[in-house]
Amino acid sequence: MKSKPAFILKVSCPGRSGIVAALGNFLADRGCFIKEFHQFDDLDSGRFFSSIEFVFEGNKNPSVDQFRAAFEVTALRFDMEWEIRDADKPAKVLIMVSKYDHCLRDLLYRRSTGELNIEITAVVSNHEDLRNLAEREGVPYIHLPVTKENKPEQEVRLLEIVKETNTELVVLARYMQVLSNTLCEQLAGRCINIHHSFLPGFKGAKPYLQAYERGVKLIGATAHYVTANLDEGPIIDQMVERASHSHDPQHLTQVGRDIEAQTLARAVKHHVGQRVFQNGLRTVVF
Ligand SMILES: Nc1nc2c(c(=O)[nH]1)N[C@@H](CN(C=O)c1ccc(C(=O)N[C@@H](CCC(=O)O)C(=O)O)cc1)CN2
Repeated sequence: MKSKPAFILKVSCPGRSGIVAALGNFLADRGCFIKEFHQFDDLDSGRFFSSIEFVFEGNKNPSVDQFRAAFEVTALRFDMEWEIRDADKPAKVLIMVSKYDHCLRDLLYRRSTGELNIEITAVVSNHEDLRNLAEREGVPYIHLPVTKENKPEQEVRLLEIVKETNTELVVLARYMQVLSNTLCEQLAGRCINIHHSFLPGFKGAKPYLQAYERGVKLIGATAHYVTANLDEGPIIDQMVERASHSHDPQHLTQVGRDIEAQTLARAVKHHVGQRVFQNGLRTVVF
């Protein structure tokens, strides 16, 4: 029997008693079956966060718009920021790359297996190197070379592409150019970067060399939302791997590839699954 369409209600609001009951009652009163109900009350920031996956039971199948209209009352009562999304609808994701291919390959593969429920709207790069990789997977490739002089116009063109393709999330899959403050503001909360170190250690373009010179015994990767402050955005996910005195920077780079790809894919999966919230300079990840 064809499974009923599932929806995800994502909510954040000032924390207070009665929110969970209100959400539960709202869904129950409309014949919804709750598959997953995640919630967290951050006493420090005073904010409440919840992500709820549900289906409509019986032969009731109100449209999402009807549901949204009905939920507005509860949302206003608790001053909620909220959105409802069809859980099965692929998220529209634009991937940015430079010359390193490992994170792009991994995202393309996880999309092809269905593990990542995404539609890749385009691959945008400041180099031509990865065109074949994208095009043979049927993904449009857009070459936007960046120089100090043309960076502003190229960033305007990127925003046009994001708009034209209805892109919901931009993923920096080892894109090695620093985005301007303006672009970061335009993409706030919908741009994820993979940094090739265990932040806050070893920021910048050459973390593996820094790790080698410092002689660390663990190296890592960090997926974070992109902000104007380089490598300072709210962290979504991290992984580490052991390092040894015998690892030169090249070997550390090799060890790092796998954890970069895995960490980025996990962060993208959490984000498009409506399970990540920005909470000041931190995140809540269900
Ligand atoms: N506004 C932001 N832009 C970007 C971020 C970010 O956190 N905020 N992350 C980077 C990725 N990155 C590290 O993860 C990184 C990339 C590039 C550089 C850098 O210094 N680039 C040089 C040029 C290097 C080159 O051309 O190879 C530069 O832009 O002058 C530092 C960190 C993506 N963008």
